[in-house]
Amino acid sequence: MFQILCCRASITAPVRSLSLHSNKTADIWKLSRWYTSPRSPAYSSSQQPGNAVSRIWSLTQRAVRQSTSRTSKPPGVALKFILGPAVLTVSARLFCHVAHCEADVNNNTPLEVVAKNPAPEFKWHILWEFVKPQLFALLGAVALAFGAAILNIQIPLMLGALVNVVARYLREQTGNYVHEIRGPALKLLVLYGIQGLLTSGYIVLLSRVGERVAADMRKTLFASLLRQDVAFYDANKTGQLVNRLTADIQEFKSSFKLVISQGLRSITQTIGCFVSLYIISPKLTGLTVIVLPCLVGAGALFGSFLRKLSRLAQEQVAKATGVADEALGNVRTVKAFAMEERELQLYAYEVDKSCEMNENLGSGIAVFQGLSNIALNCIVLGTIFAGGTLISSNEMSPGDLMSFLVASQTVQRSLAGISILFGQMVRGLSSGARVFEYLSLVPSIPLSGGARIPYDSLTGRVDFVNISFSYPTRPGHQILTKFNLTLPPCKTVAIVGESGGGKSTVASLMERFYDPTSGVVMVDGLDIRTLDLNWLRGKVIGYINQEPVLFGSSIMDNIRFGKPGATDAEVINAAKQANAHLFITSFPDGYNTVVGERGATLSGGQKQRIAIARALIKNPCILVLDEATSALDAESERVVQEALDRATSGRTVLIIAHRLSTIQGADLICVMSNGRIVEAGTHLELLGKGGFYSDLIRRQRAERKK
Ligand SMILES: Nc1ncnc2c1ncn2[C@@H]1O[C@H](COP(=O)(O)OP(=O)(O)OP(=O)(O)O)[C@@H](O)[C@H]1O
Repeated sequence: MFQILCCRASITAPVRSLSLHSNKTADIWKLSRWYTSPRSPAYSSSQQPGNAVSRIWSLTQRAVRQSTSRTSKPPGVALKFILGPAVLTVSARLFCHVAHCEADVNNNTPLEVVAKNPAPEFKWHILWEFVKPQLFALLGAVALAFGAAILNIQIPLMLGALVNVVARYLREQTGNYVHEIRGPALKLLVLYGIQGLLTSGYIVLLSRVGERVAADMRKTLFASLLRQDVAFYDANKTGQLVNRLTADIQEFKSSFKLVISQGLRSITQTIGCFVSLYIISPKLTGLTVIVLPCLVGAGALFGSFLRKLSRLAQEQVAKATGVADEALGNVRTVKAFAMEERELQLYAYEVDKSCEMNENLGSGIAVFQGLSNIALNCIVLGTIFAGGTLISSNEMSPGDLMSFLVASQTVQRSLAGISILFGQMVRGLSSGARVFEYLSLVPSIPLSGGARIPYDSLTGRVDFVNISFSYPTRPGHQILTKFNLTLPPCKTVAIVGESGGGKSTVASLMERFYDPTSGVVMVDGLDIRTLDLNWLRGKVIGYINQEPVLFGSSIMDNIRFGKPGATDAEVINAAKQANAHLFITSFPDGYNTVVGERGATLSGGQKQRIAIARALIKNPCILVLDEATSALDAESERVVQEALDRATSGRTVLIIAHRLSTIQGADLICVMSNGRIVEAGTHLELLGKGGFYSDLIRRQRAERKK
């Protein structure tokens, strides 16, 4: 709708600037100046420069948000630099309303997606599920928008009647002007009032429907994304997924609203006003029918060129933002290598390029605007000229000409609106299709359903039987081949071995992040594929990995993440078991200390101990420690190891270890190479064998000495 508002502003501007001084035509012109006063609240705002600027500003912000979310960049960083170009970009969209939509469609589709996947299909039945709960409000909005459009067709005719009264009075100077004008003027006023009410009404209803549909979509999509298995996240970039939740739904919502309000309005008005034009003057209508399509065609060509420029400029801005994002996101590395100057140069190069492209775009817009102003002025001039000729031969009244002018401008606006609408509709459909694609995606590993073993009878024995496995993203690359291993209840088994040998993969299979290609993982003799995954992950297995990820909330909340209903006392108890209580209580805010994004305000050892507390609070029967201490320095390792020793007693434990010093007390140590266990035994047994394990120990000692 904003495009239309501005479109109207650009059409009425030349009308105001014309000055004609001939006889009846001059009278008409004076009245046409008066006509340009606001007709409805929706239109009036566009005519005030302040409002137009604020609309452009809000669109700019939207464009900035979209641009930043598409590239997954922090808006704060991007805002400063995108702002200028975005104004131009938005301006281009505002003024190139007759352009084809192709360029924009591409613009809204992440390039990787286009390259890899065929475009997803738009599924109308899914849309219907979201729209159904809002059906009454939607029908109400459609009815009100339709009513407003019908009134918009009536207004030119009413204006014509009004002009006829004024023109007659100017010509004849007889009768009571106020008395004669009062009737049509009051009718027009009432019409304006009703139209204003209808317009406000449908905007309110439509924005309610749009927002609710979008909110429902966001919640459903987020739930669907959370349900997907880990393989899905291996194959899809998080940025793209977030993009679907934000930019795609935003785009779909805008299109949805625009298509209903603008579509209905533009089509009704175009048809209605064409009928009015024909009734007023078939001759003038014939002229308009010849001229308008030529202008619209020329505008479409120029517009598509400008859109292309705009898209390239937007991509360049995103590129510049990407450089800034990477530098600021890795600021420690940049500083550590004293690369500030180089990063600045890289950024300046990209910004200068985007500045140049946006300047070109600005010049293009300027030329386009200038030409379209001339064209539109000429249309008005031509209409008045031809109409004046018809008036002088008494084939038309001044009021008819006034009605014709207003109705023809309504047609122009509506046609422009329809052309925007097609572009917006295609964008909306492809955004919607991208959202729906993941809504209907069924995870290959269902989160719920399946058996639960009563806690009292759960022993915690785990068996890997004849497991072969390759990751779904690399099906040809076999990671585990006929892998067999048993974790006896309440015993600690460690897996060591060369990097890339498949140790962490074993832990992932146990968590059922993936299913084996063949073979079976069993808990207490039951295939884990038959067990309830929520129960298995939530209650049975505790998982601690090398880089614990904390949420940006309080320490209390982070530990409670392991058991959502846990009391404060349970949280504190888990923290004590994890050797974390002392350092937590030394913070001024204690357990309420907010740990910053991904736990940035804590040391590695502190984060790890909170992660241990988070795993322990659910009192898991089986514990998986995937290199839990390998990222720590010696002192942190000692404290964390103490916590782990305490945490592992009485549980079945699988330790994936790099540092062999931490697993010497394990009941069984397995050495893995190329997806198989090549050696197994206790520390002393393996040392005695003098095989892979003792070789590893020797190598690690030698490395430490260096
Ligand atoms: N998500 C994944 N998708 C595809 N391949 C993967 C994935 N994760 C790991 N791999 C590959 O699987 C192989 C085994 O990886 P894994 O992480 O299990 O080894 P690792 O023994 O734990 O190594 P490290 O000691 O270095 O952590 C490697 O070749 C790795 O590139």
